[in-house]
Amino acid sequence: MIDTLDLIVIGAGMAGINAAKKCSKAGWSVAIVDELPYGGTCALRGCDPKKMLRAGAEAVEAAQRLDGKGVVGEVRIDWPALTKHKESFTDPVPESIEGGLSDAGVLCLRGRARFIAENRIAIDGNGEFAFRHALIATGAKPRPLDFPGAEQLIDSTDFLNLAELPRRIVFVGGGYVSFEFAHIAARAGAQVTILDRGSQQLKMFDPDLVDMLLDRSRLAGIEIVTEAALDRIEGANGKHRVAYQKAGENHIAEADLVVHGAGRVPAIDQLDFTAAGIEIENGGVKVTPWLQSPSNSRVFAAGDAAASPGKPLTPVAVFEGKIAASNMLKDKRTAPDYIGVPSVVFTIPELARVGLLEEEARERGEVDVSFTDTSSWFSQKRLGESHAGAKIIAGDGGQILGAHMFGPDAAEFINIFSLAIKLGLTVKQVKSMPAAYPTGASDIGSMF
Ligand SMILES: Cc1cc2nc3c(=O)[nH]c(=O)nc-3n(C[C@H](O)[C@H](O)[C@H](O)COP(=O)(O)OP(=O)(O)OC[C@H]3O[C@@H](n4cnc5c(N)ncnc54)[C@H](O)[C@@H]3O)c2cc1C
Ligand SMILES: NC(=O)c1ccc[n+]([C@@H]2O[C@H](COP(=O)([O-])OP(=O)(O)OC[C@H]3O[C@@H](n4cnc5c(N)ncnc54)[C@H](O)[C@@H]3O)[C@@H](O)[C@H]2O)c1
Repeated sequence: MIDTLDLIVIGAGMAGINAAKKCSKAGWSVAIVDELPYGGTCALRGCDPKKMLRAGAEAVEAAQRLDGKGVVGEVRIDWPALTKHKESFTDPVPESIEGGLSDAGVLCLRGRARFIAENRIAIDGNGEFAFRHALIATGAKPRPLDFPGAEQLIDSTDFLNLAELPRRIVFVGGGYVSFEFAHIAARAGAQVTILDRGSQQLKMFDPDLVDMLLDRSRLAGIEIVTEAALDRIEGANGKHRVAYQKAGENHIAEADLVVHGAGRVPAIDQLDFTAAGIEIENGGVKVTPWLQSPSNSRVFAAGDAAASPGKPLTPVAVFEGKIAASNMLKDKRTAPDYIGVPSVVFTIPELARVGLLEEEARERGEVDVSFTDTSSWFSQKRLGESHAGAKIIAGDGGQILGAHMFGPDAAEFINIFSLAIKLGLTVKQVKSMPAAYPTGASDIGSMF
């Protein structure tokens, strides 16, 4: 048992790490705890390992696109070797993160944490701690599904750790996880099906560009079944039969692997909020605009676990963690600014957005929308890419309100629009940007 800590952080992911370091550097006594190796979802089970695997898929895709255009010979993925490539990044992460926290003076603990009173916490294997402040940064977990056979699904973490890639893969749900993994698996030679219950997929993104992505995904060999109502999963031991209904008819998709891509929910059910008087909202930790629990003022929340207006994305977890820390340290009420946070679906090519959707912008008043099919432009022709597009939305005075892109490098140049929206730039100002030529960004001026 140690004296009362100034801050205990639950969860060593992006939100928790940033907050713990900031408060410790300011002179507070800080402990952080995680039940898993340090690093959280993004570095160990999400963004980074996914993009390491995607590098192999990009190489295959590039060779296939230029087949007959000067590139000859089959390029294929060696899955176990690609997995080692991924591990060359992920394996050193926990030690490096823990080292950085210890160097900053943070006490690093391992175990599952739960509240036992308004100002006390118990950590498996570590005893009990009293705190002046606690930050809940426990992230999210796959949404529990209750159809018969749901226990046969593997989750995104299991997928990223597969030793071998099975031949026939069904993804349940048509969101970020399914599209990104489906694009990798298809380039690795798997026969891939996405079953989504909705009529429109990836609702966070521009529907015209999502249509392009669906077309492009089918061209890559991915079968996409929309409005599929899942009944059950039968079978076992790598031989599954996924039963679903579409338009009143029964269907079966045979698979060697079925993957959960049907959403994630805040990981807070183990924390015993009743003991600490912490309220829940929309499945996450209820917070004020400045990320404090309204029912227990010692407690703050950030990242995927918080029911804040921020989307469950890494950049949001990072800045919410920092702002929660600053509000605790200075006893302030600063609300995060969520404007200009971009989001990308890392398919090949990728789909990106920042700012308002066309529908949201139109609801607010007069807007100018430029939608361009850029598939015939030099940037795509050079790569042999058949699908690309952009939609830029400007307000009455020319101020950029939203930018939506599908195509090679969309994930990189959406950041330019993020800055433009954050700084309140107009179309005229962005068009005046001199861009190196020939780069993807040099196309931006022609997208308006
Ligand atoms: C497959 C996948 C790909 C993704 N790709 C992207 C991407 O490309 N770009 C992007 O912006 N976002 C991406 N995301 C989302 C992003 O990873 C998350 O938004 C971000 O990691 C959330 O950070 P966090 O700090 O809130 O939580 P996390 O990083 O999830 O950290 C929470 C930590 O808390 C620990 N914990 C939970 N409960 C307890 C407990 N009771 N006691 C002790 N420890 C506990 C967990 O073990 C975990 O390590 C992806 C997510 C997934 C699943
Ligand atoms: N590139 C990125 O930034 C990235 C990548 C992966 C995950 N993430 C984060 O993780 C979160 C979760 O991602 P996700 O892909 O699991 O969820 P998602 O919320 O993006 O999509 C889930 C999809 O599954 C469908 N669905 C739900 N239940 C279903 C069922 N029973 N049968 C068929 N379809 C069903 C939904 O209609 C929806 O289309 C995202 O919201 C995102 O914030 C981000």
